[in-house]
Amino acid sequence: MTSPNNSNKNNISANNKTDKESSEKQNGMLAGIFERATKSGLGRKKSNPSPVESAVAKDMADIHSNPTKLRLAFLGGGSFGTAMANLAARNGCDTTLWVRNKRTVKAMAKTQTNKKYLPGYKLDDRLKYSHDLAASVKDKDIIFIAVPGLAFRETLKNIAPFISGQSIVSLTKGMEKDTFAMMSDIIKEVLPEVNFGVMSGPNLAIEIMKNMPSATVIASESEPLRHAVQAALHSAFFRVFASDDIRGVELGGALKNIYAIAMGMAAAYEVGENTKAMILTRALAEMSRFGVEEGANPLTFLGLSGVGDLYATCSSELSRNYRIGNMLGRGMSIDAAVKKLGQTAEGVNTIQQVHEKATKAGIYMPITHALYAVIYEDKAALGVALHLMEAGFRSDVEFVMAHDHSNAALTAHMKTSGSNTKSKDSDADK
Ligand SMILES: NC(=O)C1=CN([C@@H]2O[C@H](COP(=O)(O)OP(=O)(O)OC[C@H]3O[C@@H](n4cnc5c(N)ncnc54)[C@H](O)[C@@H]3O)[C@@H](O)[C@H]2O)C=CC1
Ligand SMILES: O=C(CO)COP(=O)(O)O
Repeated sequence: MTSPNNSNKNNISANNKTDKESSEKQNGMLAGIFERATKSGLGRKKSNPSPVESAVAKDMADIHSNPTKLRLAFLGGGSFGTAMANLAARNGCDTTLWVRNKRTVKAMAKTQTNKKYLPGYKLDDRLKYSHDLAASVKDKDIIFIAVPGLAFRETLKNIAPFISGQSIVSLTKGMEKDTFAMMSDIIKEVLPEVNFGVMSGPNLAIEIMKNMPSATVIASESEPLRHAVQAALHSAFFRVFASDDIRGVELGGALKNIYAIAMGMAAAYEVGENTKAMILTRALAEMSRFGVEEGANPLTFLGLSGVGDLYATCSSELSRNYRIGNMLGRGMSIDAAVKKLGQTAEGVNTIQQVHEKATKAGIYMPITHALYAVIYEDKAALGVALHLMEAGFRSDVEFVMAHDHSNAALTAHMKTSGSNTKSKDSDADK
C-alpha cells in the first residue's frame, strides 16, 4: 500500500512530468510563433531603393524638423482621406486632396469643408483640392490612397502612368471583392517596383477632426517611408507609431470591421458588459489566429492596429460598421442597412471574403461564420448566438495553451449546429 507520503511524491513527480510536458509543448508552440513572426518580419527587402526612398533617407533629419519639404497627395474625398489630408496640411506639408467629382472639388475649395462626409468641420486653408488625377500625383513624394477597397485597384491602375518614384501608402481597411486580395497585394501586383506602406489604427475620422488625441500605425519595410509618414502626420493630437508587419497591420484594420458589425448587432439586443468583453476578446483570438495563417505576426494584434482599432470600432456609433450591425440587429435587411448608411462599411464585403477563405482553409472563425449565417443565410441571430455559446471547450489564448480539441472536430460541430439553427421564419423563433 502506498503511504500518503509516497502518494504525494508520486503525485509530485507525475505533476512535474505533466508540467514538463506542457512546458515543452508551450515552448514548441512559442518557437513556432516566433519563427513565423521572424519570417513575416523579414518580408521583401528592396535591393534598389526608389529615388524617393533615397532622397527621403538623405533629407530625413531635415524632414523631421521641417515636414513642409514633403509633397503629398491624398486620393479619395470621403471622411478619412479628408481628415488625413487636413492633418498633413495643418503640419505645413504641401498637400493636395484629389476628389473624383469636379463639382465637389469646387464646393470644397470654396467652403473649405467636406459638406457630405464631414459637415461642420472647417479644413485647413493651406489644403489644395483637385479632380485632375495626373496633376495630383505627379511630382509628389507620397501618395496616400483612401478610396474604398472595391475601388483600390482601379485607382492604382489610373495613377500607374504617372508613377515615377513616388511612394504609396494605403489608408484603406478593406479587401478586394472575390479575390481576397489585401491592398498591399494589389499594390505589389499593379506597381511591383513601388515603395509602399499601409496605415491603420483606431482613427474614427470625426474624432480626428475634433482634435481628440489619437494614434495610428504606419507599416512598411522602408524605414525612410515610415519616418516620412510620421513626420507628415505627427502632431500633439495624432501620434504615428511604426511597424514592419504590413500583413498584420492591414489585417487588423480589415478584420475588426467584421466584429464591429457583430458588436453593433449585440448592442441592439442590449447585451451586458460581460458579453461585450467576451465578444471583443474572442474576436481578437479569431483575428490573430487568421493573421498567423496569413503570415502576420500574432503580436501585432496586441497593438493599435489590432486591439486598438477593434476596441474603437466595437465601442462607437461613429463606426459605420457598428451602425450597420445595429441596424441588422433591429431587424433591417443588409441591403436596406447599407442604403441607409450611404457611406463605406468595408465589413459587409470582408465578412464574405473571410468566411469563404476560412472555410476553404479550415481556419476556425466561429464569430465570422455565425455573422455570415445571420446576414447571408437568413439564420435567426439568437439561435446562432446560442449555438456559439454551446460550442466545444476551447483554451483562452491558444498561443499560451493549445486547444485540446482539433479544429476539425469543432468545425464539424459548428456545421451541425449551423444546419440545426432555425431560419428567421421558423415557428421556434417567433
Ligand atoms: N472614416 C473613417 O473613420 C476611417 C476610414 N478608413 C478607411 O478609409 C477608406 C475610405 O473610407 P471613408 O473615407 O471613410 O469612406 P467614405 O464613405 O467617407 O467616402 C468614400 C469616398 O471614396 C470615393 N470613391 C468611391 N469610389 C471611388 C472610385 N472608384 N474612385 C475614386 N473615389 C471613389 C467616394 O466618392 C467618397 O469620396 C475605407 O477603406 C475605410 O475603411 C480608415 C480609417 C478611418
Ligand atoms: O476604421 C475606422 C476607425 O478606426 C472607421 O471605422 P468604420 O469604417 O466602421 O467607420
